[in-house]
Parts: sequence; structure tokens; C-alpha cells
Amino acid sequence: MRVRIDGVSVVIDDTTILGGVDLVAEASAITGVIGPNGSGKSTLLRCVYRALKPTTGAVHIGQDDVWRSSARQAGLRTAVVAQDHDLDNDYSVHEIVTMGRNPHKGVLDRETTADRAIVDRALERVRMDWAAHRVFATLSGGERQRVLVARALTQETPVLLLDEPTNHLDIGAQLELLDLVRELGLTTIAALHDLNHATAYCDRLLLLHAGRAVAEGTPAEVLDADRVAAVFGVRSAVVPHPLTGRPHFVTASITGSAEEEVPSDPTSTGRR
Ligand SMILES: Nc1ncnc2c1ncn2[C@@H]1O[C@H](COP(=O)(O)OP(=O)(O)OP(=O)(O)O)[C@@H](O)[C@H]1O
Repeated sequence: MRVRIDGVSVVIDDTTILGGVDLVAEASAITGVIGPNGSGKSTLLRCVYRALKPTTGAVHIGQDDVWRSSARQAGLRTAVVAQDHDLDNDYSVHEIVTMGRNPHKGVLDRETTADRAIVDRALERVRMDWAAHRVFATLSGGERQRVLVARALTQETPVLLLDEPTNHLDIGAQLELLDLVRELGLTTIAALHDLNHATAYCDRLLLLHAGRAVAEGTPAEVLDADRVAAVFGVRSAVVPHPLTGRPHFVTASITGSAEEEVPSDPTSTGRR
């Protein structure tokens, strides 16, 4: 199911946080939203998952206008792993993940055997089944993040929104999560900070800067050294990854002095 964002602007207290952003996230593709801190990535996702109504513009999921649909309809189409959550209470992990089934149920419906199987499977997929009876608030940051991914999976939606999904995760868990996202094959929009994750896992990228879309396209079209310097203020180069051969970003401070450059003789370890 395709997500279409048309001319979305968000103005709060006379400040334009997003200015006329367009994006088409194709069905079953991973679309990365990248940009510096405060560039509007979370705000854009919030407009899609119905947490923040755009000042102007529209968001369609399939044929449906998100902001003309009910919250329940939105919950059947879109699951989200957001950065902020208000779950610091005594819910168990199992209870939190079961909440993902809510859009599929009436208010008086109880948890069914099928729901339980979906919840168990989701916890297994993120390797958190051992924690089903733990109090969510007692988990580590990375463990919580994986539980919130499990909750999103139990919604069984065609669209998945991820806001910094690798936050709190160790490097192994980061790659495991991104592999899982790719394997799911959902229409995914993910706000990401790591340019190498964006390059390796995303089919398309949207680069935001100060609330404006600076570039959109394949990772190779969007990310080049000049643009990375202009938007992020760092020097960068793309080199073949020594293990996978894929394009890999290496970065350095833009103010770094010549003495910090890599020596031309790669066997030399000292400074020139
Ligand atoms: N409710 C609000 N009121 C005022 N300003 C806001 C509000 N929400 C967001 N902003 C501002 O809008 C800008 C964009 O915020 P947003 O969280 O979308 O950025 P981001 O790209 O996700 O940043 P980060 O990478 O740091 O998570 C920031 O400057 C933020 O302070």
C-alpha cells in the first residue's frame, strides 16, 4: 500500500517546522527520511501516523486521506515505533504487545488464542519472548525498543513507520532489526541518522534540512559528499565496504586539520 504526502506544512507559533514536503513511499519499499537534528523527520512521521495534523497539505495511505479517517482505521493501516512513548507504568511486556491488536477488536472483545499466538510470534521475532512477563518499565532501553517493534508487528498493518528505530540498540541488534524490517516487506518509512544504514537498507531517501525537502531519490542520487557537507557540515567520502563491497560513507569533521588526514602510505601508522 502506497503512502503519498502532498505539500505537507506544519506551522507552530508562527514558525514553519515543515514547509511543503512531498513524498511518495512506494508499496513494499523502505523509504528513509534523513536530515540533521531538528530538520523535521519526526514531525513528518507524526503527520503520517495521525499524531499531528498538518497545517496544510494531505497524507494518503492507499486511497484514504489519513486525516479524514478514524483513529481505528489508521491503526489498521499504520503501525508505528515512535521515539517517545508514555508507557512508564506497570504494564507487562505481554500487555504492551497485546495493545497492538486493539485496532482489530471491539471494546468488549477479549484476547483470543489467535491474538496470543500473534503476540508470542512477534516477541520471538524480536528475541524478547523471554521477557513476556517482565514489567515493561524495568527493561533496558534496547529491550524496550524491541518490545515496541513487536507491538507494531502485532498490528499486522501494510504500513510501518519507524522513528529512529535503532536508537538504544547495540550494533548487532541494529542490523538484526533492519534485516527484519527488510524481510517484512511492508511499506516502510523510517527516520534514520546513520547514513550507512540509510544507504544499505533504503530503496529511496528523502533528505530534509530545516523543514524543507532538499533531495529525494535513490541513496546514490541523494547522498553525495557535497550535499552531506552542505546539510550535515561534515566531510565525507564513499568507499567500497571492505566486507560487503557496497558503497560505504566515511566521515570526518569539516574543521579537521591536514595532520588528521590518512597518510598516503596505508601501512604507515604515524602522522606525517
Ligand atoms: N510542538 C512543537 N512546538 C514547537 N516546536 C516544535 C514542536 N515540535 C517540533 N518542534 C520543532 O520542530 C523542529 C523539528 O523537530 P523534529 O522533532 O521533527 O526534528 P527531527 O528531524 O526529528 O530531529 P531529531 O533528529 O533531533 O530527532 C525542531 O526544531 C523542534 O524543536
